[in-house]
Amino acid sequence: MIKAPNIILVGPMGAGKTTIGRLISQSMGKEFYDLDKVIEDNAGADIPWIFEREGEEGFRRRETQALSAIVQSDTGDCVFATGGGIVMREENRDILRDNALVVYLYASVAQQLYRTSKSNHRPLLQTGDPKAILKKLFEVRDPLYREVATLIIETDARHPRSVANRVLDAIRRHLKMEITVS
Ligand SMILES: Nc1ncnc2c1ncn2[C@@H]1O[C@H](COP(=O)(O)OP(=O)(O)OP(=O)(O)O)[C@@H](O)[C@H]1O
Ligand SMILES: O=C(O)C1=C[C@@H](O)[C@@H](O)[C@H](O)C1
Ligand SMILES: [Mg+2]
Repeated sequence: MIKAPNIILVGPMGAGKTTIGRLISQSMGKEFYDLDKVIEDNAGADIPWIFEREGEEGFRRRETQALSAIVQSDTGDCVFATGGGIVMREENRDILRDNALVVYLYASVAQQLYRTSKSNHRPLLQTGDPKAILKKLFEVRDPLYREVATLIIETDARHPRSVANRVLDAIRRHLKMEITVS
């Protein structure tokens, strides 16, 4: 029997990874985990606290640990949302490419800015002009998201439910194709 892969959503802050991940997991009847939340639960502290005490490097170490643990677990067949910076480490990119069906949720910088403006729990956006920070991060990270992605889904000007439906369609098409050719 073919084991269903973990589905892992990547993309910038505000792309909708948490929102869409939850919606597609419900539609597929799979468990949903948010890696940011897993990191917080493991640390017994929230992300701003981790950044303050351990710096971004400490957070990245925890992120790699959490990602390694989920792909090593036997459970499989779950949906995961990741944090926007998951692709920064080469080690993480290798893990993603080799162990999951990776969906890149694309959002323009304007949409990222709009969607992240509603909350202030993202430490990287607290250090300067959010628009300039998001633009700089996007320039570095967009090619890295593309490098690991199995599927790329555009999210601008689409309601979350419509984005989720597109993700579900693309996943079904991809899995069907894989089964047909193997
Ligand atoms: N397609 C969409 N259209 C409009 N608003 C959206 C869409 N997707 C998500 N949002 C809203 O944008 C905000 C950020 O979404 P969400 O937290 O899911 O992003 P994220 O990719 O998980 O970000 P982070 O990397 O910071 O965890 C939320 O308020 C959510 O309701
Ligand atoms: O883009 C990033 O580097 C981050 C995004 C968030 O999801 C969190 O993982 C954290 O705030 C870092
Ligand atoms: Mg999120």
